[in-house]
Amino acid sequence: MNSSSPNWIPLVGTGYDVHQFAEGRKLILGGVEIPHTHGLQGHSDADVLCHAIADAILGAVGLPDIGHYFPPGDPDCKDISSLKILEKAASLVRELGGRLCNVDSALVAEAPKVLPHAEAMKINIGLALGLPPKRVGIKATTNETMGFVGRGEGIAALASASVMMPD
Ligand SMILES: Nc1ccn([C@@H]2O[C@H](COP(=O)(O)O)[C@@H](O)[C@H]2O)c(=O)n1
Ligand SMILES: C[C@@]1(CO)OP(=O)(O)OP(=O)(O)OC[C@H]1O
Repeated sequence: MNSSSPNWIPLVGTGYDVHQFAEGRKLILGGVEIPHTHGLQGHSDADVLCHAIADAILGAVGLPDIGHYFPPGDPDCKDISSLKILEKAASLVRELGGRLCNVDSALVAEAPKVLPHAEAMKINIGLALGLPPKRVGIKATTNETMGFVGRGEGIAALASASVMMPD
């Protein structure tokens, strides 16, 4: 092995977030405004998908979660686009000398149908992260009427991220 080139190691991270539905709010998922009766409650734009993906990226490289960089209730975070949070997570990976490889995610929502908006979300998320849309996975499922998601009280999101880092 060439001693001047770093030993690259593959890392993975996971993220989870949930937001409650609220009246009078826009529903923003993956930076896309989706027509629906309710939006999600939050201090930011409450983009639960972007929050889960950001935490997956931060977790992969061993950094603290998004609340560390965007403190809950911070006036600077009021109504911010969560695509900004993704941009920050990606820039932190780059500062550490790492390379984001892909992200994958699953939305759990009884309604609305989100898959028709998945391509637009992939483009937004990819632009924020510096990834092509094919490296951004978005899936969706209902919770088969069970639990808080099943009762239509909110939306949950799970995400994973893979990063190559110099050892
Ligand atoms: N909010 C959602 C939930 C589901 N989908 C799509 O429907 C398919 C079937 O979902 P089940 O929970 O009934 O298995 C799922 O695979 C998604 O394609 C959706 O778009 N939005
Ligand atoms: C990004 C932040 C900033 O207030 O957004 P919120 O909309 O409060 O969302 P949440 O996922 O509850 O916590 C993360 C916060 O740090």
